[in-house]
Amino acid sequence: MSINIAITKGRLEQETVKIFEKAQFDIDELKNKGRKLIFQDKSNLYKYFLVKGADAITYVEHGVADVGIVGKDTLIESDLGYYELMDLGVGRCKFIMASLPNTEVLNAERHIKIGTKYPVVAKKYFQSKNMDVEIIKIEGSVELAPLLGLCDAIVDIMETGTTLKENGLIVIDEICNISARVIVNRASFKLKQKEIEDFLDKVRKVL
Ligand SMILES: Nc1ncnc2c1ncn2[C@@H]1O[C@H](COP(=O)(O)OP(=O)(O)OP(=O)(O)O)[C@@H](O)[C@H]1O
Ligand SMILES: O=P(O)(O)OC[C@H]1O[C@H](OP(=O)(O)OP(=O)(O)O)[C@H](O)[C@@H]1O
Repeated sequence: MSINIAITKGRLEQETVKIFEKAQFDIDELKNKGRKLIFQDKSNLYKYFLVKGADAITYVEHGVADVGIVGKDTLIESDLGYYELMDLGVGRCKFIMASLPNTEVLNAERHIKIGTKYPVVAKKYFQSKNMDVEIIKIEGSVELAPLLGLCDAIVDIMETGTTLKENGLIVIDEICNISARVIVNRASFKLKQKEIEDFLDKVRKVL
């Protein structure tokens, strides 16, 4: 039986291609893909398709994909039903809380607004600090929001720290580490156990 693999497109796609190449999967078509979104491996063992991270989780949940490659950030944000079976150790970054210097956020007595692409993560984080904050959902360029006064601080991903630095923001707190994970549909893990374990073994060997 072949395995359907949902790969998060963008940064994680590039890292996944490198790993799959080392594992000697047939990914030539995926490497030179143009605008195509679905690829069949010549061996017929694997079928790959490219989607946004949150959609990769949806495809895995519904069993349309047996396996998904998704960032831990996206997994924490939409914690649903699947098995998380492997840390690929790529796509490493951190969730951080950041603001302009001299902004009181933690311990502030006033009404605090937080801009973020990750409302669930931000809410959980401030709940753990016993703080009731207003969350403002932003789709991208999150670092801009405190500069323009939309919010007091942001919860976002930091990799090199360049985006924060170039926009004059500082890290107030590190929330947790992030990396790409392999998730598996629960029913597929039973029905295609051998195929999925073979896939995981091949990947594990090259990490
Ligand atoms: N510097 C980084 N910024 C954002 N995500 C990163 C970074 N480094 C690794 N990642 C991981 O890559 C995943 C995909 O991020 P990417 O920016 O490619 O897509 P995206 O967040 O959906 O952005 P877009 O909406 O621009 O496609 C993230 O979920 C995260 O796990
Ligand atoms: O610490 P750095 O290495 O600078 O990386 C962090 C930046 O990368 C991501 O943005 P992305 O490039 O995905 O663009 P976006 O703002 O449109 O989400 C993230 O949201 C930060 O803005």
